[in-house]
Amino acid sequence: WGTSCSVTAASLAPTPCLAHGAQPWAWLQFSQSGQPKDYALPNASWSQGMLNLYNEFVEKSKDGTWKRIPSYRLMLPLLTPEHPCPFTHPDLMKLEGEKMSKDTRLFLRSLDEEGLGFEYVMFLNPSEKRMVTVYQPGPYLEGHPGFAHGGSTAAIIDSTIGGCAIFVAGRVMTANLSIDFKNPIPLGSVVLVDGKVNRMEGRKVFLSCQVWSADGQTLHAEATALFIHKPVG
Ligand SMILES: CCCCCCCCCCCC(=O)SCCNC(=O)CCNC(=O)[C@H](O)C(C)(C)COP(=O)(O)OP(=O)(O)OC[C@H]1O[C@@H](n2cnc3c(N)ncnc32)[C@H](O)[C@@H]1OP(=O)(O)O
Repeated sequence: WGTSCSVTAASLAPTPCLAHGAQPWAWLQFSQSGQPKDYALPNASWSQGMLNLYNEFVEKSKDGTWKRIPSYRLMLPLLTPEHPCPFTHPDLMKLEGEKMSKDTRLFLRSLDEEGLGFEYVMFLNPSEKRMVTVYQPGPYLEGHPGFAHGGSTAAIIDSTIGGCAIFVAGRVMTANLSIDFKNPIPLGSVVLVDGKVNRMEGRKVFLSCQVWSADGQTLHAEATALFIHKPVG
């Protein structure tokens, strides 16, 4: 785990890794194939609009320009080309005893039932240092009646640009996130969270992000952010 985290197809592909023992990770959900459950794949709660955008980016991924980011209940920064499987990464093994309990989950993957909370899939464009998230907020994210809570919007923005910064710079933490909320996001609608790295200065990673309706007609929010590189240890 260094100051950079290069992206390869191998690092992003689901990796069979349960040979190392599923027991410590039994709190994760596993699919019938024995792989850790990848939540960034279509499920029955996804609307047609969500599927359409997903399929659009899957199509764009065929030439390697974009890459779908698998999503588990663990944080992805522990995936690297050297350790494509989160279950075998030494940092995780260390953290497992110290910080992680069987009760912890990645915030955006905290609900068991499909469609109630954050339904999303991220696509990375490494050459543009850009991450887009196709996102459908569910009914448990309500703020004003019928609309997504601003905190949930902040969370999906933070995770989108956080994920982007991680792929570009390595392990980072959010130092500052500034959001202008322009138009409320209806629950159950589909939006595109479009974030990118603008520049890097030493340990500082500066990003921006816009949240658009699926038809591109409504700007829901725009944000700027500063992430700081923090090497493990
Ligand atoms: C893909 C799947 C994804 C899946 C999803 C995964 C993505 C998850 C993303 C979630 C990310 C989070 O929510 S992270 C959780 C929320 N964030 C936190 O809890 C961070 C708490 N804050 C901290 O730990 C710390 O303050 C840090 C790490 C931000 C910085 O501390 P530090 O490492 O000691 O660095 P420090 O010397 O203070 O600052 C370094 C430089 O940055 C500047 N700096 C520091 N903070 C600020 C600031 N707020 N605004 C301006 N500038 C700042 C300093 O002036 C300095 O500049 P100069 O003097 O060098 O010029």
